[in-house]
Amino acid sequence: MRLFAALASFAAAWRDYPAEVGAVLGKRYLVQEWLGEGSYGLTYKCIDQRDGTLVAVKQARPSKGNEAGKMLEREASILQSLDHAQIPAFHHFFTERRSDYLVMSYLSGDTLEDLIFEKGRRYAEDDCIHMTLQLLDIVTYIHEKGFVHLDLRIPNVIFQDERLYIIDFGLARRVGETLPHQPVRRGFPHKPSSSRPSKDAEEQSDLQDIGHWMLFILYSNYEPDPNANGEERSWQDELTLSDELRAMIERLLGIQAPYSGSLEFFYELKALAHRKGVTL
Ligand SMILES: Nc1ncnc2c1ncn2[C@@H]1O[C@H](COP(=O)(O)OP(=O)(O)OP(=O)(O)O)[C@@H](O)[C@H]1O
Repeated sequence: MRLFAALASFAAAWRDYPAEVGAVLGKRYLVQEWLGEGSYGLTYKCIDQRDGTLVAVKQARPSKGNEAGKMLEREASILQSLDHAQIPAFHHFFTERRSDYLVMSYLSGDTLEDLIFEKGRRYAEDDCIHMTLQLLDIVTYIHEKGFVHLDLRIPNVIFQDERLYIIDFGLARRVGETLPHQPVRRGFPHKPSSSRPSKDAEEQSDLQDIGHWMLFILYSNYEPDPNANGEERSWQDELTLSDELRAMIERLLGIQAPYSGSLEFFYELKALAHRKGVTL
């Protein structure tokens, strides 16, 4: 049995071996760099040889068969329904040698995960408010269009010239759509799926993710107390926050009465930014 599992995993790794730098995908996209891989896709930075633009090309993981292809098709269709300067623009969808590919605009810059964990950036409460308002500007647009992102985590937010962009719509759904299952996220801690309030795609899910997203930002500035003798404390005790922001995060996480939607939170946070003199 163990031999069979080892052979199966070897076969999957062989099928999912990424395209080499210099390869041309879809007779058009010259691979410059392999950007990384997710559960269902492999992503490359490419040059579109027709006009010289940089694009991100996401290939459905061959070892995941039809399921990965269908997920990529859905991601492509959602990107086609959205038109926002801070969301990757849909360019093209094609199939080559039984693999599906989604081509979208390439965003250079650092993910928030890289900024915090590799570059050691620290963010104070006012920075967090400023960044969350930028995020909400995009999220309220996505919600108004009738979609939810469902994967708002720090690796899926990119900063380019201090401007925030949201990537990876691989798990996004129409509001109200029934979710098949909550996949286990790889590579980064995420809240357990049991804390999700419902099995239908809804704005509350994104709001809860934003609450966790804000805590990651705020913890970048946290210095553990050297006299704490290993006692576990809640984020409310560990982080020094204004009462208003603490209450907002508690509403996002469902500890206090939740917001009716992203717009209500957006207006409340904007009012707090105004009172605190945070420049937008
Ligand atoms: N439009 C884009 N522009 C620039 N980089 C991108 C773009 N889309 C994805 N990437 C980068 O490509 C890499 C792989 O992304 P991808 O969405 O395939 O997987 P993931 O986010 O790591 O995992 P999962 O899809 O399971 O959440 C990541 O480093 C991501 O930052």
